[in-house]
Amino acid sequence: MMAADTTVYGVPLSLSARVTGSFAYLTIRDRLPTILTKVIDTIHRHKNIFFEEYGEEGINAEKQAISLLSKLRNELQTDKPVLELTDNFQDVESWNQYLQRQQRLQGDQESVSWFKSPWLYVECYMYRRIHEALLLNPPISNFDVFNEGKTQSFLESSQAVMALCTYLEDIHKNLKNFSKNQLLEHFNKVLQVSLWGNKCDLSISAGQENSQKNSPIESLSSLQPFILVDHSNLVWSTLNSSPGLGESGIKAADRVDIVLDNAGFELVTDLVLADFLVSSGLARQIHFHGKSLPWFVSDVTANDFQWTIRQTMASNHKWMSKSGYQWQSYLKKGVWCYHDHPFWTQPHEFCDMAADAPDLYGTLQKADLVLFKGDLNYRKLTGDRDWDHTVAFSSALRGFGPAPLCSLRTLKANVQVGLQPGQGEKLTSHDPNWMTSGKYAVIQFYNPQSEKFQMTGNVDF
Ligand SMILES: O=P(O)(O)OC[C@@]1(O)O[C@H](CO)[C@@H](O)[C@@H]1O
Ligand SMILES: [Mn+2]
Repeated sequence: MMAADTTVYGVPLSLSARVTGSFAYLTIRDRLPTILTKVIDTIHRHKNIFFEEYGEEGINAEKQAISLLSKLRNELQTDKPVLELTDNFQDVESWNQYLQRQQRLQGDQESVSWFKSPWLYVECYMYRRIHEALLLNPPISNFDVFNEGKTQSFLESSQAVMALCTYLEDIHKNLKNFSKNQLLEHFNKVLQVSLWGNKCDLSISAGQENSQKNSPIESLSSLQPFILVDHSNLVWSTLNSSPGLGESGIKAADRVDIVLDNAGFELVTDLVLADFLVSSGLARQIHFHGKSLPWFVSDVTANDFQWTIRQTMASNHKWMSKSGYQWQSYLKKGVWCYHDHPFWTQPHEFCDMAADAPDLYGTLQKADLVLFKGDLNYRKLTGDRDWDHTVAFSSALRGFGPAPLCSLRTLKANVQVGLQPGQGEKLTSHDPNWMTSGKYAVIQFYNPQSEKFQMTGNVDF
C-alpha cells in the first residue's frame, strides 16, 4: 500500500531522482550524461563534413553547438534549475508554459531541477535542449545527432528483416485460403514480433548497438512466458467487431493508429504489422505517428520513416524489395498516412492530451484502435507515477481514452500496472530487475467504451 505522503488524491507522485538509487536517479546520474557525451562526440566527428558543406560557418556552428551541449551536461550533473527554451521552434511556447506549470507545482524556480523534478519531464526536456543546441546554430540545425545509431540498427538487423519480409510474403501467398483461426494465429505472431521489436531501443542502452540478430518469428515461442499481461484476444476482437465488412468478408476496422517508437528494426516490425492488418482486410487505413525532432536516441522521425521504406525498396532481397514497394504504394494511395504532431515530443502525461492537444485527441478518436509502442509511451499513458502493480490500467490512464487502445511495451522503466495480486512480488523475488531489463513485456488493452458500459450499463455505438 502507498504511504500517505506519496499520493495526492490517490494518485502517486511522479517517479523522480529524489529517490537516491532509483532507476530514475541512475538514469539521470549515469545514462543521460553518457548520451550527451556521445552526442557531443558525434557532432565533433562531423566537423570536417560541416566545413566541407558550410565553410567557416559550419566550423563555428559545430563549436557553438558543442559549447551549448557541454553547458547542458554540466547543468544536469550539478542539478541546476531547468531553464526556459530560447529557440523559435513550433513548440517553444508550450515547453516554457510547462516549465511555469512545474514551477507553480514545485513552489519556485530553484526547485525545478534535474534531480528534484519528475523524471519524465527532465528526460524529455534533455532531448528538447539537444534540439535547441542545433536549432540555435544554423546551418547544422537539420543534423540528426542520432542518425548513425538508427541507420546502424536497421542495417545490422538485415537478416532479421529479410526473414520477416519472407514470412510476410508467405502470408500474402496463402491469405485467401486462411481459415479464421489461421488468420488469428498469424495475427498473434506479427503482433508479438512488433512487441519484441521494442527491445531494440538505443536510449536504454545509452546508444550501444542492439540490432536484431536472429529470426524474429522463430524466437516467439521462447519469449511467450515473458509476456506478463497478454490482451491479444481483446485486440483481435476489437478489430473484428468494427461495423464495416472488408473485401475478404472479415469485419474490418476502418482505421488503426500506430504511435511509433524506435526506428531501425522496430520500425520494420511495425510496418509488417501494418501491412498484415491491411492485406488481411482487418483494417482499411493505418495512421502512423512519429516524432517531429530527434528523440530518445532511436525514436522515428519523418526522415527515418522515409529512409527505411527507401532502403527496403532498394534491397536486392526479392521479398524485402517487394514489401518496400507495397508500403510506398500504400502511402501514395493514402491507405497509410504518416503524422508527427508536436505533442509526442513534449513532456505531457497522456491524461493531459485532451486539454493540451485537443486536435490530436480528436484525431485519435477517429481510430477503431490505437496501438502505443514502447516504454516511453507506456510511461506517459500511466503518468510515470509510482503506482502499485495491481492498480487497474484503466485507473492509471486517469481519463485518457480517445479510442480502444493497446500498449505494446517491453519493460524498461519501473512503472507497471494491471498485474495480478502477488505477480509483481513473485517477479521481484526471482528477477529483481524485471521492470527495467527489457526482458519482459505487456500487451495491455483498454476500451473506454467498455468503461462507459460499466458505468452507465449501455454504450452508444
Ligand atoms: O520508449 P522506448 O524506446 O521503448 O524506451 C525509452 C527508454 O529507453 O528511455 C528511458 C530510459 O532512459 C526509459 O523510459 C526507456 O527505457
Ligand atoms: Mn524509443
